[in-house]
Amino acid sequence: MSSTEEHNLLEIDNLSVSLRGNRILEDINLRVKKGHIHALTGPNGAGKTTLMRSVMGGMPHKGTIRFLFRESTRIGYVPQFLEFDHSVPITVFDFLFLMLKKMPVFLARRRTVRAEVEELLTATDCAHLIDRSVGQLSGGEFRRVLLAQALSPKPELLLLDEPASNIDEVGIRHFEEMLINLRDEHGITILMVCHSMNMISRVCDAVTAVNRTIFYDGPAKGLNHADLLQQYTFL
Ligand SMILES: Nc1ncnc2c1ncn2[C@@H]1O[C@H](COP(=O)(O)OP(=O)(O)OP(=O)(O)O)[C@@H](O)[C@H]1O
Repeated sequence: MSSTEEHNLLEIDNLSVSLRGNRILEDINLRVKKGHIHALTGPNGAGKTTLMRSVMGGMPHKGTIRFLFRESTRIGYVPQFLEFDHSVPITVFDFLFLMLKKMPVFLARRRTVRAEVEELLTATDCAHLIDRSVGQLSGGEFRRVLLAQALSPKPELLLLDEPASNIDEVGIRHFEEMLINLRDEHGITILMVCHSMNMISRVCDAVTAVNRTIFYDGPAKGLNHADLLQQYTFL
């Protein structure tokens, strides 16, 4: 865990979400501490993405969601899926340029922006992809590029929805180091949906398990995986 002050960055009280008459989330009370990597886990269809979307402000809900940001007000987000037309002839540099500057590439000083883009890609361990065509990236490579995009401007809270889902075992270890680096060196608090109990044990400070309601909320260290997984089927 980082040495940053441990105040709550996000406080959720009595959150409930209904979609098309179905209660997806009920009575969710959650605290995410600044400087933590906090995992959200639970079975498929449990409401994790719905909870992330609620935090992003994109979901009608009951209850309160409070951000206690002290440095910036920015939230970075990398979704679980992103529809992208792979036939569009655009490089990673141009893609990030458009996302970050929101102006045509030919209008800006490319050299200055290139250094900025390189720095972001370095933070997500994929600077070598800068001149590659986005359409030719693998799923895992594309996620790293999306993560780089979510880091500018620097967010106080980073929301990641299953960030490691397309990454191979070696890549996962790099990815975990990158998350720890974002927390410890950049002071970014991370709330991420994660199905891997091993990854949660290795990198997370806290974990909340959800299946419509919360059935575990506590430290990631010492978590009994078998007990937790057993509860998946009983809810
Ligand atoms: N727009 C919607 N309208 C109606 N039902 C929805 C909508 N979005 C999600 N749901 C339903 O809400 C439930 C929770 O979905 P959600 O995507 O939040 O689960 P999840 O925990 O992220 O699942 P997974 O681990 O499979 O990604 C599912 O039963 C899903 O079908």
